[in-house]
Amino acid sequence: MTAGTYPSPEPVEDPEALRADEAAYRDLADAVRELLDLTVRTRVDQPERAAVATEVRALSARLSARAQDGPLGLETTSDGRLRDHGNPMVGMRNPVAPPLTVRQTGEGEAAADPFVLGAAYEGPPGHVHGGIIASVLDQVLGTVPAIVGRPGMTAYLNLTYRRPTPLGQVSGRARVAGTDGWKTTVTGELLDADGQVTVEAEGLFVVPRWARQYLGTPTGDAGDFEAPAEAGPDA
Ligand SMILES: CCCCCCCC/C=C\CCCCCCCC(=O)SCCNC(=O)CCNC(=O)[C@H](O)C(C)(C)COP(=O)(O)OP(=O)(O)OC[C@H]1O[C@@H](n2cnc3c(N)ncnc32)[C@H](O)[C@@H]1OP(=O)(O)O
Repeated sequence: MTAGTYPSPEPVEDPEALRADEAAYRDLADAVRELLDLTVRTRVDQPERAAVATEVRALSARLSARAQDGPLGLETTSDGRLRDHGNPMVGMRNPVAPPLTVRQTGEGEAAADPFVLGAAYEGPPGHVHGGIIASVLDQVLGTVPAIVGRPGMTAYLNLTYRRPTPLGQVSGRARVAGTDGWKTTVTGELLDADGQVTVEAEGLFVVPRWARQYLGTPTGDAGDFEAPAEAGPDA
């Protein structure tokens, strides 16, 4: 286990039960995401907003009846599958996540399927906040080192905002630009609904020294972290 990686407190042996359990988490996050969007956009009158706030607090109290104190970390299921459910970009339990679905699209390549950034992600009027774009691209680019077996932390992420990104449907893509020991350089882009590149990115992802000893441990579907044959300098 790496730091921040914990066995699930609720191991699920039965795949059917696991699917149902995850679907219920996803549905809750979807519902809260809708609430979040409407909280930004609502024009109902003040007493109605106050009444809704009271109801929402009551719902929070129900969820707090059983909640863990800290963050989720990287849980694994009993079959070793990673569950980064809290991640603010892809996490299935996180209503802040748009959410992104990042898939491997080829050798050393990944893409985020088209997804929608609405009113809650607005920066310049009608357009996506630049910091949100950075988060999206960090996630899309950061997936690439993981799929090539070197899951790393972001050492730097350089962005070039070519044109404003309208709110609405966007997508992303990334690929390996170079590798050097435990370091992977990745380039990528954010695209608007017309498929036009709005932002270009280059990032360096480094397997931290503390994590290198764990890379021989397969950890499941977020990338097979088997140590590559030509292991890095400190292997
Ligand atoms: C990896 C853990 C495994 C867990 C499983 C993960 C599953 C992942 C699955 C799916 C991925 C999804 C995607 C996620 C996306 C989001 C990612 C984030 O948000 S990460 C949070 C933000 N980033 C930080 O907080 C980093 C803070 N910085 C650090 O912790 C260190 O500085 C770190 C790890 C980057 C390097 O530290 P050192 O102590 O391990 O190693 P040193 O020796 O300092 O650097 C190693 C090499 O990298 C170069 N380097 C480091 N930083 C550099 C920089 N900024 N520019 C250029 N080179 C740099 C150095 O010069 C050195 O190069 P030379 O080996 O000598 O050739």
